[in-house]
Amino acid sequence: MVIVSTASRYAIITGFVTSIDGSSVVLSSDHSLSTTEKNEHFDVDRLESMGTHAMSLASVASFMSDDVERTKLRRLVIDLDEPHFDKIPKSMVEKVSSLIKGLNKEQARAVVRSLVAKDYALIQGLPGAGKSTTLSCVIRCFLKLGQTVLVTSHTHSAVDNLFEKFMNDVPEEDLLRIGNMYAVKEKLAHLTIEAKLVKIKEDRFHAMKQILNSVKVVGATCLSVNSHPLFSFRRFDVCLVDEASLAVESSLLSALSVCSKFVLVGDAKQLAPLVQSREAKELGMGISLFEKLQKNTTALTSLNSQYRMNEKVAGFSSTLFYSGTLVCANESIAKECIKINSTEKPLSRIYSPELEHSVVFMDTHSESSPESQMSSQKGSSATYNNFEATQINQICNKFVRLGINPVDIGVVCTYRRQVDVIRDILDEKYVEVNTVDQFQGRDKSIIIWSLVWTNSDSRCELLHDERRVNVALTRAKHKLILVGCHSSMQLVSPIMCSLLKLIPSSDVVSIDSI
Ligand SMILES: Nc1ncnc2c1ncn2[C@@H]1O[C@H](COP(=O)(O)OP(=O)(O)OP(=O)(O)O)[C@@H](O)[C@H]1O
Repeated sequence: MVIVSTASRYAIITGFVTSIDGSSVVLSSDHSLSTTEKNEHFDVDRLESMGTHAMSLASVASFMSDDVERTKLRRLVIDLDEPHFDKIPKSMVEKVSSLIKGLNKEQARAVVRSLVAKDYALIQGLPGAGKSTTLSCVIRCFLKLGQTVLVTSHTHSAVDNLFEKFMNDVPEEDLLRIGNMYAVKEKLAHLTIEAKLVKIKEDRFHAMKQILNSVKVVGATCLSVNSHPLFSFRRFDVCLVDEASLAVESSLLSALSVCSKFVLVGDAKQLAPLVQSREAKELGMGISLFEKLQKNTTALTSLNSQYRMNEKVAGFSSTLFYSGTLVCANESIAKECIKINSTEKPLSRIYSPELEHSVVFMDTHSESSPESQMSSQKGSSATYNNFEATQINQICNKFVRLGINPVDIGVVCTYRRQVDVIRDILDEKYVEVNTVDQFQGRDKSIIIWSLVWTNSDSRCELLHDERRVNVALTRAKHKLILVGCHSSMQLVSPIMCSLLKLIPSSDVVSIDSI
């Protein structure tokens, strides 16, 4: 595989060498070189692979090209030039007001700022505050104003989730989902080019060109923008990036380069881009473009009213991470609790349906149960706690006996290995067990957080990570049960210590008492 550049534009195409002789090199590529000058000098570099890193590198190289669009983009994302906004014209208000109607004030403001942005807008969505609801409205408004939209994110599932929110409100012929029919959700498979072409019997090449030229909303992962031919001949009015705080900056550059302006949606207090190299992290690769651009506060609107957690559950994250700004959208969300069928009184606080006891800690440390210690085999990926898993199984069984549907219970694990240990032990197979990272963007009525760690002498990276702690704390709608060793948690990290201070001692339930 090779990558082709000119003196002024890097990484114009990637392709394969099909033949070489003394005077020529023949390449095959799905992108055209027709936009380059005649007799231009081409540099052909060998590319070892087209994996994620190579694609990101190609994206950075192309971003450095000497053209008007990329020069403007570099001023925004490297020099951090202040973005500009227009005033909202009356004609625009008339066109979009019916679409904005169902939104709350913050959401409506975020939509309007996105529409009038000349360069970019940022939407910070606190947990459960309606990021996807807002973004899907932004997309419909742009369409109503006759603009074309590229919808992107770092994973297929994030793009699919957003598409699902608005696809029924947009004519099918205006939508294209880029990606293999089998990589995208079944519900969206009919929007891929493969599926659209199945119906066409004659001159498919012409039909494909027509589809690619006419679609108004295109959904693609940010890395696939590097390799899909559509982006070599079409630009879009706006690029919308969902979960932007999770994407490595370089992976977004190609998508931003083919659009006139962009809207990033995310939350810098939730998970950051996953960067394994410590050196790269120290050099800033773990800082997302979303977080970096927040320096320009004029670009930022924040969605603080959330529709997920009751006031007790939300209060923890609000106090620890958002200086009290994360609030419940209305009174019924604020007061909602689990509903159970029990005549048993008093019920242990673990199972209590009272709002007051929505967040409890089950302390597994016990002199009479030395088996409560975790096990660790070489590195954190193999850290688990069998005793804690057994306790969690009992908690789930009891909730189900009390009338809770198992699909409304989730077990969030600090460690990947603990997910397998709990899944093996669990009697209720419809209880979902997953890592904190897998639960981002999702919720359950009851969340049981398996903390695992019972060691106070060594460092536990995962429980030092404030963003990961925030995600774990904001998945429960009505009841959050932390299961672990209370004394170890007080020492494991400053954030866990601050968290425990918010749980009254009466809501710390000892294993010996149940
Ligand atoms: N303005 C609104 N009025 C009523 N309900 C709303 C409003 N906005 C969002 N919701 C509801 O809040 C819930 C969360 O919305 P949504 O899925 O858009 O949130 P999100 O911010 O994308 O979630 P996450 O934090 O998980 O990423 C949904 O059930 C949605 O219907």
